[in-house]
Amino acid sequence: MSDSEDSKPAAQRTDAASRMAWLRAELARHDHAYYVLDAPLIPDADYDALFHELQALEREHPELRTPDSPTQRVGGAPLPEFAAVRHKVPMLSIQTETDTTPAGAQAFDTRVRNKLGLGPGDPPVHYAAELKFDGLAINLRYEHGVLVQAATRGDGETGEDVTQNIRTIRSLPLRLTAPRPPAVLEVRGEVIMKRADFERYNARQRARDLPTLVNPRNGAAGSVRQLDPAIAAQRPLSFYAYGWGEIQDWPEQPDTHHAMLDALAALGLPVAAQRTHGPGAQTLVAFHARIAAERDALPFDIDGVVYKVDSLALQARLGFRNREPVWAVAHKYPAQERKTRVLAIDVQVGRTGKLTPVAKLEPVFVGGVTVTNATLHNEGEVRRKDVRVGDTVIVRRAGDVIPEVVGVVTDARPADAGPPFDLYKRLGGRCPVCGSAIAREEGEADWRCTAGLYCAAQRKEAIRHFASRRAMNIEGLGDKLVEQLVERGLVADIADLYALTVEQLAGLERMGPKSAENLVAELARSRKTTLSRFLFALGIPEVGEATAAALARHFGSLAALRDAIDAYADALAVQGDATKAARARRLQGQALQQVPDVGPEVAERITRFGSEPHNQRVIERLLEAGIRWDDLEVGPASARPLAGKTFVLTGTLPEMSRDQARARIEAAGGKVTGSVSKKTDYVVAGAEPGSKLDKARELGVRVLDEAGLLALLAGA
Ligand SMILES: NC(=O)c1ccc[n+]([C@@H]2O[C@H](COP(=O)([O-])OP(=O)(O)OC[C@H]3O[C@@H](n4cnc5c(N)ncnc54)[C@H](O)[C@@H]3O)[C@@H](O)[C@H]2O)c1
Ligand SMILES: [Zn+2]
Repeated sequence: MSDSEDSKPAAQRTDAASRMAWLRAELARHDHAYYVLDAPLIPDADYDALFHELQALEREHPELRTPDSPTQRVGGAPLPEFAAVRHKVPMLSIQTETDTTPAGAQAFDTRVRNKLGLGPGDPPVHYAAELKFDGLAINLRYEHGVLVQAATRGDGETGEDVTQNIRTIRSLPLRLTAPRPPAVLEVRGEVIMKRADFERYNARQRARDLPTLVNPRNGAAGSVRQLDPAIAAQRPLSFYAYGWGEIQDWPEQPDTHHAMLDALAALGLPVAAQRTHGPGAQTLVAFHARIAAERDALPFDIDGVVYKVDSLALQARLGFRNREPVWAVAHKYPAQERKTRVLAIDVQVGRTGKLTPVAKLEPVFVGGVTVTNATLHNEGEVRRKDVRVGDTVIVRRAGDVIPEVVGVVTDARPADAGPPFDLYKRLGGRCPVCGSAIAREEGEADWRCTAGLYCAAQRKEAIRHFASRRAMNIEGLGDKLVEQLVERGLVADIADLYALTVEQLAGLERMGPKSAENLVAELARSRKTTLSRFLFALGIPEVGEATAAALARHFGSLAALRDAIDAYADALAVQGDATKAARARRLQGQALQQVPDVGPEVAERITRFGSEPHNQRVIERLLEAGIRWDDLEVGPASARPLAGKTFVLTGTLPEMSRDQARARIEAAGGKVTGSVSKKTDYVVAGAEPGSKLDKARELGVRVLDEAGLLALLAGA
C-alpha cells in the first residue's frame, strides 16, 4: 500500500472507485457510439468533461487505474467488415489543454521547457501552430510516389483499410508530384466535410424528405467508413495533411515540423494555409487569437488549434507519455455542440410561406453565442429525430449557420415529454401569421401558407417580386423602400401599391418629391402589362417566367385560367377514389395539366394559390386598380385544329378516359357538350354507347371512334 492511499479515508476511496468504474463504463459506451457507430449520444464537450474527470481521479488514485481504462487507449475498434491494417507507426491521440484562455498556450510552453531542462535565461523554444481539424484521422501510404493504401486510426495500432473510399476524394493526389519521391511516405491528416458541402448535402436530403447527416465530422467519418464506395463518392469530402508515419529513403527530408508540412504541400498534398511557426508562447497565443477571430469564416469546422514543438530532434527528445506526444497539445475553442432542453416547438413562417418548426430552448452558450432558438428544418426532420417538448437535445452552432438541433439524448426523456410532433395538428391547419389554410404537396418536405399575396410574413417578398424587372417592372421600388412601406403600414399587399400618393411617398426616408412623383408615374405606367407578366408577378409557388408564359399562351385570358383552376379544385375535392392511379388519371384529364410543363404538383400549387380567398381578393383589387392587358388569341391556328367545333362524348373509349378526351378537345379549341343537337359537329362513341349515338344517327351528325378523334386532334 502506498502512503497516499493510507492517508485517504476509506469511504472516500470507495466513492472514487465506484465513480471511476461508472465513468469507465460510460466512456466505453460513448466511445463505441462515436468511433464504431459514428452516432454520438452526447456532445463532445460533455464527453470531454467525463474524460477529464476520470483522468483527474486516476491521477489522484493511481492504484485504482485499470489497464482497460478509456484513458489508456485511443479511438475505437475497427469495423470487422473492413480489412485490418496494422500501423507501422502507431497513430496516437493528442493531449488537450482544457484552459481555453491564452494561459493554455503558456502552460504548454512551461511544461515543454521544464521537460527540456531549460531555465528562464535560456532561449525560447520554437513552435509550429496549425488548425485542429474536426474529422477523421487517416493514414495515406505512398510507395514510390503512388497511393497504395489508406487506413483509419482504429484503436491506434490497427485501423481499417478504406482505400477505395479515400480514392474518391478529389483533392487527394493518387501520385505525388516529385521526380524522385521517397520509397515510402506515410502521410497523416484529417478527412473532413466542408461546411458548405455538408449544408448542401443536407438540404438536398431534406428536400427529398430523407435522413440528414448529424454534423460534418460525422458526415466525414460515416462516409469514409461506408461499405459502398459509390455512396462514399456522393459525399463531398476533403483532406488536410498535418503529419506523417513511416518514412523510408527521403534524402531531402526536412528537420522541422513546419518545413515538413511545406514539403508535403510541395509534393501535391493539401495542407491548410492557416498555420504559423515562431519562437515562444507568444507565437501560440497570437495564433490562437487570430484563428478564434477567423473560425466562423473558415470553410470547415475546427475544434481548436494544435501546437507542436517545431524541431523534430526536440520532439524525439520529448517523446510520448500515456499514448500522447509530450511535444504537442490541442488547445480548444468553446464547443460548437451543447446539450440543452426544448421548452416548446414553434412554427415560423418564412418570407416565401414555408413553415419551419423551431425549437425554443433553455438558453445555452454554444459556438461563442447564447442560443435560445434552433431550427428543426421541417416536419419530417422533427419526426425522424423524434424531438419532443421537454427533451434534452444536442444543439449545434458552427460558422454563420443558423443553430440547429442535431439530435435527442433519448436516455434523458422525461415521463411528461410532449407527444410526437404533428405540424398540421399543432397549427390546426392554419398559418400562425395570417390564419389561412396550410398545405403540403405530395413528395414535398415543407408545409406552406397558401395565402402568398395576403400573409404578413410574405408581404415584403411578395411586393419585391411583384415590382421586379421581369415581373411588373416598377422602377424605383427598391428593397429599402419596400421595407419602409410595409413597416409604416402604408402597404399591406401588392394591390395597395396603386393607392400610394406623392405626398405619402415624399415623406419617406431618402425620397424627395421628385422621386415620389416618378414612382407614382412608374406605378401608373405598370398598369398596362401582359397576362404572362402579371401571372409571374403574383409569385405563385413553382410558377416561374416560363410557366407563366405557358399559362398565358394556353388560356389566353385570366377568366379561362380561373375556370381551369375551379375545375381542378373540384377534381381535387372528389372523394372516394379507390386508387392513387385513378385519382392521378382524373387530374391528368384536367385542362391545367394540358399546359406544357405543368405536371400534377404545379397544377396543385396553382390551384391552391388561385382558390385561396385572400389571394383572390387581392387579385380582384389589382384589377379594380386598373391593371390590364390584351387577352391573347389562344395559340396559333395550327395548334387549335378543333376551334369552333362542338363535341358530345358517349360510351367508354379504349385508351382515353372521358375527362382526358374532353381536356384534349378543349385544349385544341373545341367545345364538349352533354347532349346531341343539330349544332353538334361530332359525336365520339366508345363501347356501350347510350341513346346519344341513336340521336346522332337520327340527326345525321358525324360519329367518330377514338382513332377518328385522335386523327382530328392531330390536325388531319
Ligand atoms: N461525443 C462523444 O460521445 C465522443 C466520444 C468519443 C470521443 N469524442 C470526441 O473525440 C475527441 C477525442 O478523440 P480523438 O482521440 O479522436 O481526438 P483528439 O481530440 O484526442 O485529437 C487527436 C486527433 O486530432 C486530430 N487532429 C486534427 N488536427 C490535427 C493536427 N493539426 N495535428 C494533429 N492531430 C490533429 C487527429 O485526427 C488526431 O487523431 C474529443 O474531442 C472527444 O470529445 C466524443
Ligand atoms: Zn400566412
